[in-house]
Amino acid sequence: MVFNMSKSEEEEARNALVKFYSQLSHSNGAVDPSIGWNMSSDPCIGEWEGVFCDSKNVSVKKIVLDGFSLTGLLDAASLCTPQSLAVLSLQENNFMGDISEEIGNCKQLTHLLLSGNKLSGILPDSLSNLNNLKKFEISNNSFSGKLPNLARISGLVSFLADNNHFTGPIPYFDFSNFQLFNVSNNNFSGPVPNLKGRFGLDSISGNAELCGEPLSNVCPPSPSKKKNHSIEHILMYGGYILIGLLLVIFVAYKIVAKKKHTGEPQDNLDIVKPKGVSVDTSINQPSIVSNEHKLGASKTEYSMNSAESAMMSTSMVVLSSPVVKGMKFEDLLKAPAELLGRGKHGSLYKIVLEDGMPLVVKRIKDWAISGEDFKRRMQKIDATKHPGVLPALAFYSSKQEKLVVYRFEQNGSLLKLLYGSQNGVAFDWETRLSIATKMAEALAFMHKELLDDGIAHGNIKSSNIMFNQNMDPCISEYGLMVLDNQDNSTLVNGNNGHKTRDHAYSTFKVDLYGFGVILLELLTGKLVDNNGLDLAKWVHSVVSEEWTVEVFDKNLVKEGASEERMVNLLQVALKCTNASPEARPSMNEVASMISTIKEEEEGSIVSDVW
Ligand SMILES: Nc1ncnc2c1ncn2[C@@H]1O[C@H](COP(=O)(O)OP(=O)(O)OP(=O)(O)O)[C@@H](O)[C@H]1O
Repeated sequence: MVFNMSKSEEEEARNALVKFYSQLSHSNGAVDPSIGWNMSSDPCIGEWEGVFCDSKNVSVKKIVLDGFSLTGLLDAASLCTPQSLAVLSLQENNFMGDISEEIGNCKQLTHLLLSGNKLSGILPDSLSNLNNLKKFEISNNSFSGKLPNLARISGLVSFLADNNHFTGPIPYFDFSNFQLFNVSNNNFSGPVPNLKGRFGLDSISGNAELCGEPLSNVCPPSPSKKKNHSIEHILMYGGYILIGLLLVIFVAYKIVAKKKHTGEPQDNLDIVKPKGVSVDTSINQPSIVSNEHKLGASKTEYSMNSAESAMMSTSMVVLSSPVVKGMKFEDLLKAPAELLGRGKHGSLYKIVLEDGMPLVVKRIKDWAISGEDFKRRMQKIDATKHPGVLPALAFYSSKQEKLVVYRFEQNGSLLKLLYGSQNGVAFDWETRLSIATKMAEALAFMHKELLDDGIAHGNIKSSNIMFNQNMDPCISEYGLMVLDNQDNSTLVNGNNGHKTRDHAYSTFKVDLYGFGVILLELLTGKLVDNNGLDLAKWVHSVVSEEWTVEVFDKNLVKEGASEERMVNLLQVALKCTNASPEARPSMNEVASMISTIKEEEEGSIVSDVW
């Protein structure tokens, strides 16, 4: 994330770059002083060769030192200190050693071009966190080992890694958007990915252990299938044995209980029948004993008795995430909980598990959805993974309430960041555009995948955009809000009383509205009121008076952000917040409009160099 740099940060960035350069030598001997990289000048104003800055000459955007005959280590820790760096091009030099984990600090990197050096070692996993990366080129080096999961970088369009010593499988890139791809002359193995007809055999040749179409090598049958099969059998028979045992224990228990309490009403026994949540007695509900209503108290605790505990562990569903592998519902209930907020439809608690892991639990009350439908819904959402969407880790359902567990994101929400900007900690145009682009892509993906199931987000707003540990934005609480008629008529004009299908459709259009409001917040630096109407109304009225420029955040104007691109983004926001839901575009259209604006922005940066 690029916040406007303070003086000390500028100094730190300059120190780091000088350090990086001082460790190098020219092929003719020491570093070349004429290149101008020294502490007595400024990288942006002092004409450091190969360094390019933003339009205000404040932050370093590009370092291009191709063919400078430089020898030495690629000190990523120093190079990535100016976190604004978008282009790093050190091709055709004599850089040695490996790329260290710190390359992951170069969050804004769009171009990492290192072909034609003497680099070696295994690529660090942190490379796969460079979500802005478009071009990654490392041909003609001596890298080895398996590639990190580069396929998760959705915007990657160029990957050149030919003439190295890589092993293992080729990642499953989405080749439909790729412009350049070459991994020839390595030691890759396993099946050839579907190149979507975009690249020929020459892009994969020289890897003797690759197999499958279009190569003549046929892939051997996968042993994992066989293994899975036997695991399935073990699980199945294990399950039968377990059920049998439970039945025996249950029958024995009933016989003993009957003997002990002859004459006691049968109802009491029903309470401990393992019917889970379907038994509608108060003892089957997770009682969250809260003292939040007490003056000044912000802590809450969950409590339960042993019968509840037994039933809850069976009704808790832990999803596929390895983060909470083996977590039991009791672990949640035991943990002290702190109320983080209470919205119209539920409350959010922070809890800390015994091993110190912080989680949040969303508690939704009185949601008229059956346990089965809720389960199906949560599983559908879980199966639709996107790096820009915070996955649920587990969920629980009873008649009165639903609980959903997420990772605790300590870097806070977009709302907090916007508040921060009002307190003087501004964040720049490029960062805001990048947040808008990533959120639009994530939401468009979710809408596309979940359209048929009618599962929209339902409550898109800046407090539901969280920043993960890499400061990448991600949408939280996807699909936890099904609008009631009142919400619907507030946000979706003219759509009262429509039937279920229309209702689902409207929820998608409500997401568009919510997303449009977020764009307005990013552009104006102003916050919406609770129902999100005022900001949109205000912007629409100012624009209709042809005072468009007046709406923009003064910090963006001061920074010299492109007015043309801000106006373009404002047009998108206005389309999304159109009072008529039918007139709002689809999320897919929005994502492509914003991506065009982002490309224009990047084009303006890169065109300074090439
Ligand atoms: N996974 C998370 N980690 C850390 N903080 C979170 C997480 N999810 C939400 N929060 C923050 O906790 C606070 C309370 O969240 P909550 O969802 O109750 O608020 P809300 O978004 O205003 O309400 P609602 O979503 O019910 O309309 C918000 O400031 C939100 O940004």
